[in-house]
Amino acid sequence: MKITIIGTGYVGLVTGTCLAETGNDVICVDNNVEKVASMQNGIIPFYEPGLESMFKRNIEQGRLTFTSDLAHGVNESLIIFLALPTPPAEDGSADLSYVIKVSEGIGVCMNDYKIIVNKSTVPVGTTELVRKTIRKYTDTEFDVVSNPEFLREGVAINDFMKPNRIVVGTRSEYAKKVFRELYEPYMRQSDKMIVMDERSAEITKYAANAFLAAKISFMNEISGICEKLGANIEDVRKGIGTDDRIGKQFLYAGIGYGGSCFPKDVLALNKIASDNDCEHEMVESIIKINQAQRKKFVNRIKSFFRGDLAGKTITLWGLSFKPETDDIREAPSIYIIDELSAAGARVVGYDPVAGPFIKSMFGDRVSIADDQYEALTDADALILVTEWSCFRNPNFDTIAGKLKSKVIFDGRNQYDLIKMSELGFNYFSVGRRSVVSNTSIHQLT
Ligand SMILES: NC(=O)C1=CN([C@@H]2O[C@H](COP(=O)(O)OP(=O)(O)OC[C@H]3O[C@@H](n4cnc5c(N)ncnc54)[C@H](O)[C@@H]3O)[C@@H](O)[C@H]2O)C=CC1
Ligand SMILES: O=C(O)[C@H]1O[C@H](OP(=O)(O)OP(=O)(O)OC[C@H]2O[C@@H](n3ccc(=O)[nH]c3=O)[C@H](O)[C@@H]2O)[C@H](O)[C@@H](O)[C@@H]1O
Repeated sequence: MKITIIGTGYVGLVTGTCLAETGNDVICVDNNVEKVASMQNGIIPFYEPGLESMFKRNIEQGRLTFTSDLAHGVNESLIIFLALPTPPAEDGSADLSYVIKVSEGIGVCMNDYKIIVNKSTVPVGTTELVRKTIRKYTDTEFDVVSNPEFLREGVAINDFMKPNRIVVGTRSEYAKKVFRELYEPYMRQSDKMIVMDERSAEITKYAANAFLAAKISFMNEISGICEKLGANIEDVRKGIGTDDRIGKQFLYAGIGYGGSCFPKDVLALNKIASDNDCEHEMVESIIKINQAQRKKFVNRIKSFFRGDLAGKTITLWGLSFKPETDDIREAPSIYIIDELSAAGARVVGYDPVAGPFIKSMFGDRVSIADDQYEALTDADALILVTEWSCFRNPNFDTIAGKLKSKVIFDGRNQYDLIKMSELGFNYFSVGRRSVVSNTSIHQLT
C-alpha cells in the first residue's frame, strides 16, 4: 500500500518504518527541513532501540522516503497518517493547532479519495473537527479515522510490530476493510483489531494512559503509607501483582511518572471532564499525587542536608524520563535539577544518551559527565533518577571511593537494603525503610 506519515517524531517515524518493513511504500513528511535532510542522508533523528537498522534497511530498499512537501505526500498515497504533536496548552487542554494546520493543508492539496488517519492523542470530537476542516477546502471524497497509538518509547518497535490491540474508530466500511489489510501482518493470525465509533476510540487512548498513570499514583500513595508504617513497598508490589486481576505491570513506586504523554494526557482528560461538567475526582488525584511524589523526594534530599545545599555537589544518574530513550520531556530529572540548583547545589549528571539535551536546557546550571563513575567525583550524594541497566548493579566500592560521603537517594528502588547497610551507605529509597549509617551522618553534619 502507499502510505504517507505526517510528523516524523517518536510515533511517526516508528510507524512509518514499521509499515515500510512489511512491504508498504511509505513517504514521511515533516516541516522541519533540516530533519528531513538528515533523514534523507540516513541519519535517524532520535534514539530508539532497534529503529536505526530497520530505518536504514528500508531506505536502502527504496520503501521509505522523506520530504517536506506536504502536497507530494498527500497526492502519492491512499492512507495519510497524522502523527503530530498535541502538547498541553496553558489551560491543560491538548493544543490542536498542529493537527488543524496540517488538515487545512491536506484539504488544499488533496487530489483524490484519501483515508486520513489520526494517530495523535486528541480530545473527543477531533476526528469530526479534522473532517470539517478538510471539507472547507475540498469537494473530493475522503474518510477520517481515529487510530490512537499505544506504543511506549524504548520498546516502540516491538510494541508496533506486536501490538496488544489496534483500536480503529470509524463508521466507514471501506476504511475498515483497508485497515484490516494494512494491519494484518501485525496481528499474527489473532484478530487484534477493535473497531468502534471514533469518539470511543479517542477517549480509549486517554482512558488507557490515565489508567496506567493511576496505577503508578496509587502505588506512590501506598509507598508513603509503607514508609510511615515500616512496611516495604517492593514486597507489597509483589504481593499484589501476583493477583492476575491486578497484574504485575505499572506497579513500581518511584519519583512519579514523566514523559511526553502521561503528564499531558492526564491533564487533558482532566480538562475534558471539567469542561463537560463530568465528575473527575480520580483523574484529579492522579495528577496531585504525581506532583506531590517528586516534591516529597526532593524535600527528603533537602532535609537530609538540613536545607543547606550551598557548596554541595549532587550527582544524578539518569536524565531521560525513562530508560532506553533520549526523550527528556517532563523527565523527573528536570524538576530535581531545577530545585537543587535553585537551592545552591552544584549538579552533575550522567545519562547514557540524554546528557546533551539536559545540558542545552540548563546550560551552566548543570555539568554533564562522560562516565557514570567520573560523575561522582567528590559529590556529597548520588541520586538515582532513571533506572538504566548500567545503574542496576554498579560497583559500590568505586561509588564509595568517588563520593565525598556515602549517601544515595534512590528514586527507583534499585538496591538491596541489607547490602546498602552492610556497605555502610546512607540509603534512602521510596516506600522502604531508610538505611542510616551513623558514621557518615556524623561526617556530614
Ligand atoms: N511519544 C510517544 O511515545 C507517543 C506519542 N503519542 C502521541 O502521538 C503524537 C505525536 O507524538 P510524538 O511522536 O512524541 O511527537 P514528536 O514531537 O516527537 O514529533 C512530532 C513531529 O511532527 C513534526 N511536525 C510538527 N508540525 C508539523 C507540520 N505542520 N507538518 C509536518 N510535520 C510537523 C515535528 O517536526 C516532529 O518531527 C502526540 O499526540 C502524542 O501524544 C501516542 C503514543 C505514544
Ligand atoms: O501515549 C503515550 O505516549 C504512551 O505513554 C506511555 O508510554 P511512555 O511514556 O513511553 O512510557 P512508560 O513506560 O509508560 O512510562 C511512563 C512514565 O511512568 C513511569 N513509571 C512506569 C511504570 C511504573 O510502574 N512506574 C513508573 O513510575 C516511568 O518511569 C515513566 O516516567 C504508555 O505506556 C504507552 O502505552 C503510550 O502509548
